[in-house]
Amino acid sequence: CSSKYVLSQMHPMWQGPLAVPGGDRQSPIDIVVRKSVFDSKLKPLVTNYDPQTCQQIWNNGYSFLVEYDDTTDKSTLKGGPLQDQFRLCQFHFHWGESNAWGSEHTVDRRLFPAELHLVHWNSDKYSLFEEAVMEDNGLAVIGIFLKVGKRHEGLQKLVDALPAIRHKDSVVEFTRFDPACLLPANTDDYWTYHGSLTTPPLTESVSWIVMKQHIEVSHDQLAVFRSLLFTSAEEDVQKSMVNNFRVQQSLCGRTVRSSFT
Ligand SMILES: NS(=O)(=O)c1nc2c(F)c(F)c(F)c(F)c2s1
Ligand SMILES: [Zn+2]
Repeated sequence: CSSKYVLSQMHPMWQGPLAVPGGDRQSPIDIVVRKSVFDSKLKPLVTNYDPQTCQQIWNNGYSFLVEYDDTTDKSTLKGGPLQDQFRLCQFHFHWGESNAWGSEHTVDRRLFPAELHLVHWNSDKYSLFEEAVMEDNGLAVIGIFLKVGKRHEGLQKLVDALPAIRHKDSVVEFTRFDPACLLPANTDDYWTYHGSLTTPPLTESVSWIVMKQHIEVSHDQLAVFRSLLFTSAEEDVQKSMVNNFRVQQSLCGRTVRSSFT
């Protein structure tokens, strides 16, 4: 997807506006399990990712993004709560300076050390990510919690590429990475709600799909995430890229639906 989507230069903790003025469907949120509503009409997710569409990995000063060629319908998401077909454009993570916190969403206030976001846009209705990002049914983001445990073999190729993009705006070629290897074994159980991007421009265009089952990565793999920097090579004060999550937002009466009882 186009990486020219320029983000406003906000503090990495984007402590900026707690919510977009008039924003009543902001993300992230705490998922209160006993208040979520089972919806039997929610289908299993259908992902079809082609590793050949993987293009590059870069540090955008907020996270690191693995970007996919989204000029054709080669890597897609459909099913779940979605009516249309969505194209994968990138995935990225949010994490803490310690394993005690780092995720954006929480489940009954439970924090995870990190959270993976797979970002897709509605290619049935729009022709570019930049268009879809402004529309209320434009994006679908799969959120997957990370826990510290055994080493994630599939993640290691990505971890090994991170030292090459330590600084903001650094980019390296990154090919043949299959994001399906980052999905948990069970993708049928998820929560879903209408929300927003969690980084500027915070647009309220996201159908969030948060997986119930987490994936495991090793302590050492997560430590390499923390070796990244928010700052570019030119800046004289280097800041570790940690705690790149947004503060939680109010539900404003929204319902979180679950695909499982
Ligand atoms: N954390 S997030 O909500 O998944 C998320 N934020 C952003 C964002 F701010 C962007 F500018 C952008 F181009 C994205 F593709 C995403 S995707
Ligand atoms: Zn994100």
